[in-house]
Amino acid sequence: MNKNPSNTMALAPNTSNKRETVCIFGTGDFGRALGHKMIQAGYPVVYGSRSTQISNLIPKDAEVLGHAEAAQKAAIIILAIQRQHYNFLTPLAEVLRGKVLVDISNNLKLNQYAESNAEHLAQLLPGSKVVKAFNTVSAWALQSGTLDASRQVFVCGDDVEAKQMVMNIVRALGLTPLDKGSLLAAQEIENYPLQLFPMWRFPMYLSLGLTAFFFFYCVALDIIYTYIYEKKNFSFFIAITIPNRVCPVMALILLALVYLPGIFAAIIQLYRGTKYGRFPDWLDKWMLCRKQLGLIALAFASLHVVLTLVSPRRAFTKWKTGKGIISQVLNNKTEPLDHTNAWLSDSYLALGILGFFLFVLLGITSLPSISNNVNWREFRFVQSKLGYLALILCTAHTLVYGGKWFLSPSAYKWYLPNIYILSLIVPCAVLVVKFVLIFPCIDKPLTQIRQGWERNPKYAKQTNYIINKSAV
Ligand SMILES: NC(=O)C1=CN([C@@H]2O[C@H](COP(=O)(O)OP(=O)(O)OC[C@H]3O[C@@H](n4cnc5c(N)ncnc54)[C@H](OP(=O)(O)O)[C@@H]3O)[C@@H](O)[C@H]2O)C=CC1
Ligand SMILES: [Fe+3]
Repeated sequence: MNKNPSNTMALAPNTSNKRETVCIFGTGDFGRALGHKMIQAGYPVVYGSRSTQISNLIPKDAEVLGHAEAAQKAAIIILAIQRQHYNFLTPLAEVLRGKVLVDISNNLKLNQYAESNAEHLAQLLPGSKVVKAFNTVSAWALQSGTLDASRQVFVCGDDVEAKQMVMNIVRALGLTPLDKGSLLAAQEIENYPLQLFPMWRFPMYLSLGLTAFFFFYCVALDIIYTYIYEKKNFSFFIAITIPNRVCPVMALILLALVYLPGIFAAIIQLYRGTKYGRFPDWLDKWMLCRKQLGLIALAFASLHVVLTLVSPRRAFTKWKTGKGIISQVLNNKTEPLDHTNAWLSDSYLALGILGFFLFVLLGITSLPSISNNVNWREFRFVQSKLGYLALILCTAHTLVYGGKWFLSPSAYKWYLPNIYILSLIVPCAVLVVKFVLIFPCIDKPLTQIRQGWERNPKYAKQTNYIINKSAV
């Protein structure tokens, strides 16, 4: 029921060039910043405030009125007020009936209240149409115009028309709305600004943990062991030699970890005989942060490249080369070129360069500006086919580099294998399962499952899919 006829008029689509008036409750930091931006975009702005005195901080073209008066002037009311003050809106329920209320509020803690702020508002004012938006944009960024990092505005709400009106405003302000669905999504949107790089957390902790492990592993085997058994002090290895072992190892393992969850997923789908079942939580989370794992792997690979390129400038390298020349001079013997060695060293460098090139290509195509411009088949081709090729090349690079002494006793100290041997376990396992098991043997049934051909009668019943036994 709409008691206020002007509401219906204001809610009708605006076909003229003139923008409709927007009301903002609250003249605090966010209210002022948003009002400022709206006036720039051509919206008449009217503030609803407890005090109608105009301070010089308020945008000068805006009007400031009491809450009820201000609300009557607009179909959309943006609440730039903290949730704990929402109770003052209850007496205004009649004025706000049928209007679009935009909840922009954030909390101080994750899941601070049982229901999201927007749902709380909708319960307080059931006659209004609540839309959640703008909470991920900062007042400072709005005012200073430095919105490069966060142009995206998450929007959700139960009323499609109201949501559309808010999304139009978002677009008019030069921002990009992202429809997150019904008001049920508000909790997630409210938690978003409280999380620091949510998708990066697991990949970051994992890489930090693995890096620390491999670093101390190398310190123990390359510095402490040599010091104890050979009485040689190689402590300067900490600066470049060891990082240049840890970085390629990390790049290789993390790249393999990007493809490992896909293998688990394939095994689970094959085992269940359907794709209509949820993956376990850990696998779901792992699948979601593959891009971040890949980007961290790329960072390690880039560091490995730089650390390798500085090698000729190192005193240790110069000393080793000089020592070789002097020993040849002293023995009056010129060593012939070892062709096997020449082949090996050129091959591992070539494999490394190619692998790194593909790695960079994977990184570039994962950037939103690029991935938005390719269709999903192209994206899958690059991320899956070229990704596996990069993994093969990088694994081959490590194998050719270290393979010749993997079997020699010098690769094992204190019965522990060399770090390169360790680094090959996961990538080799991924490649073997993928190319020996999945690819030649079970790719066909797997593809059929992924296209919705049911092999499991239980799920087939649920999803109304026809079991096509003859095809499997
Ligand atoms: N600041 C930011 O960068 C961002 C803020 N937000 C959200 O925006 C909302 C406002 O934040 P911000 O502007 O920084 O906060 P401020 O404290 O600067 O402003 C809040 C405003 O709310 C009004 N208000 C305060 N108490 C009451 C009350 N008891 N009854 C009615 N109105 C009251 C006041 O307006 P008046 O005096 O005019 O009545 C006050 O200026 C918060 O929910 C916040 O989470 C969201 C994203 C970013
Ligand atoms: Fe290398």
